[in-house]
Amino acid sequence: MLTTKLPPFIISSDLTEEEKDQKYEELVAQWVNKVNDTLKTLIAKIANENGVPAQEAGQIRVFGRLTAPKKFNAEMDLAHRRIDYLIPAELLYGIDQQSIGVDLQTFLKSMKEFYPTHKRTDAVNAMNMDRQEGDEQDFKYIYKLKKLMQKFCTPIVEVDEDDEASVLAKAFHQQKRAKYGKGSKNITKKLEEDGDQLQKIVDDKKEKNEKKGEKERVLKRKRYHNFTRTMMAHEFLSYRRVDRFFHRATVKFDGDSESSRPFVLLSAKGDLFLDGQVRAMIALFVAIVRGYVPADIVECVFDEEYPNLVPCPFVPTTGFHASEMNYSTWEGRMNAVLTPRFNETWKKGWKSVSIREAIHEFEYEVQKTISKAWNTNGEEVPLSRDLPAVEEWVETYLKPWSKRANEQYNDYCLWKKAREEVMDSENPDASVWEILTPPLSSISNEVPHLYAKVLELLRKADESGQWPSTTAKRQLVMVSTTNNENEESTTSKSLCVQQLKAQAGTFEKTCAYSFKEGQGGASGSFSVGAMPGQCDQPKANTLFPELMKAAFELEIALCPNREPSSTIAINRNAQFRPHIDSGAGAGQSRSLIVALGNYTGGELMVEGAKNDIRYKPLEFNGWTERHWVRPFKGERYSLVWFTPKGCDGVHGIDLCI
Ligand SMILES: O=C(O)CCC(=O)C(=O)O
Ligand SMILES: [Fe+2]
Repeated sequence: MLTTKLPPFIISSDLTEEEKDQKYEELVAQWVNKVNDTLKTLIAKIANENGVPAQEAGQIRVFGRLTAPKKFNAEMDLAHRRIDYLIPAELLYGIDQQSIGVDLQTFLKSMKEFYPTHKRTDAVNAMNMDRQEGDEQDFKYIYKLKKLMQKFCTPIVEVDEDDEASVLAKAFHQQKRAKYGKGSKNITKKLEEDGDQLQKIVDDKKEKNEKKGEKERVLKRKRYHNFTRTMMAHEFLSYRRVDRFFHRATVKFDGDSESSRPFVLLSAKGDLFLDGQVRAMIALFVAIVRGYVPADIVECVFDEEYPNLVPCPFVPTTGFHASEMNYSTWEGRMNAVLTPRFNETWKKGWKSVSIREAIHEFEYEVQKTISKAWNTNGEEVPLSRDLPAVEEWVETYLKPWSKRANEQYNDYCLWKKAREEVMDSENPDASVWEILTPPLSSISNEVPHLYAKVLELLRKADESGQWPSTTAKRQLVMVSTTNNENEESTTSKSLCVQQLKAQAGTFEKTCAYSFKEGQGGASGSFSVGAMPGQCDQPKANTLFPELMKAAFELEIALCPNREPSSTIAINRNAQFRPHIDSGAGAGQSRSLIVALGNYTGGELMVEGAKNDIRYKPLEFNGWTERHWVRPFKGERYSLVWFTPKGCDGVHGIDLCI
């Protein structure tokens, strides 16, 4: 909350309307100045307290005020937003140029300046002018980048009646319009009469369109879970809309001179972006343009069927600055321009030339500050070289990431090829992995001495029929197979369909998979040891005391220097989807994991890196690093030793009898 002292907004009723307006303007101007002063001091103070250098502290500026109705919610009522990043243009110096012998300096010099303006046509004109000047190569290049950027967006496609997901998406959209949109009253009435049937709306609309000879079109959302660290594929929110991803401007801050370094402004438009999403889109784009990963990796990143996570890299936060908010619905209701621009329809709001100019000036000022921030040591760097901050990010972050991403991409190609081969089989999903996973005969059944006792006790626990059921929360992140082959699965296989059904309120779930307790095929997961605070202590402590003791002893034998853990997760034939472990870790917060049994495949993936953990223990941070298990053949047990927050200093071995 920002508070600042100001005289009250009192306007005498004796004034004429014109004088009242003038007085109001004066008061607003005073208010604006005062708020901006307070913001400046406050940001400087916060930056100082956090050790952030002044030029990197960020800026917020207020340009005016408008009274909104109480119901207005700036976050919830947003129609769409634009996010901007300013990056040094050399990040787009790609293999294409290198292959035709253009060096970095020539590339940077050839980049023509164009600015974004409030009138979009200006920007378009600027680009058109460039084209007329006729640098064929340059134009081709920009066009190619544009095509690539489009692949990151959500397309509008014709509704495919055989595709349940797009039919539902259309129905959902129409239902929403029926509630809030144009001509909504009639449709809402109809809905009330007919009941809330999604399919009905689709059918009616389809009939109408067929008469008109038109095809239905629908926005095809995609999953952006690979572009964030905080959302997994199975969570509804990972389905997002990205309307545009584009090159908005090329700017040179030292004038358009020979030695002036160009910066490129990249923008993304959508309704709601996931944490880090745009930074990841830009970083992946850069990695492709620079030729570190193939362009087809975009297909892999968005492939709904591919069960692996493909973590995307992130660009440094340096370039992130302004974004534009669009409240189209509220502009009508408030009779005001809420997104600064030229407009003749609405009476009030951010439409005056002076406000628009002030905003553009501020935008330019901010971008200039950012261009300086990219040049970390402030020294003049010749155009034949990358800025040091760029070089560092590329060498220490982007290239190592690309190495792993290429491995994942190759894996994707193998998977895709195998899938094509088994397309017509009864259960293509399972058959793909049947092909990709080595046969059981390829491994030795020998059990290393250290593990023999634990494995024997695990098998005994399995045979006892008392293997505890998995908690619902854990089941969400496990690939499920139903025990009973004849049992009809109640959930659709497609995450997208699940997502849409839930969104439309057909059933209430926060996640695309649902399980009954004890479902999940032959797989299962439970814990032994200590649980923090009020949680019930694991039943398995008393159910399998011998196994518990042997398992805690195994940790000490495997890692004598590791502080003994308080708790162990014990998994049987569990193929985990990408997840992070729930809760938080205590102390060193690294979990120890190892797998046992006669199986092939089943590697543990950690942030895209493949780890064979069969009788090979591995330490990793399960609370921050996303991890999952690749499909496997055979019998696979895994033990995860960890100490959750609240169990600090507790050693599970001390709880054993
Ligand atoms: O079985 C594995 O390899 C992974 C286990 C895991 O991630 C977990 O128990 O949370
Ligand atoms: Fe885990």
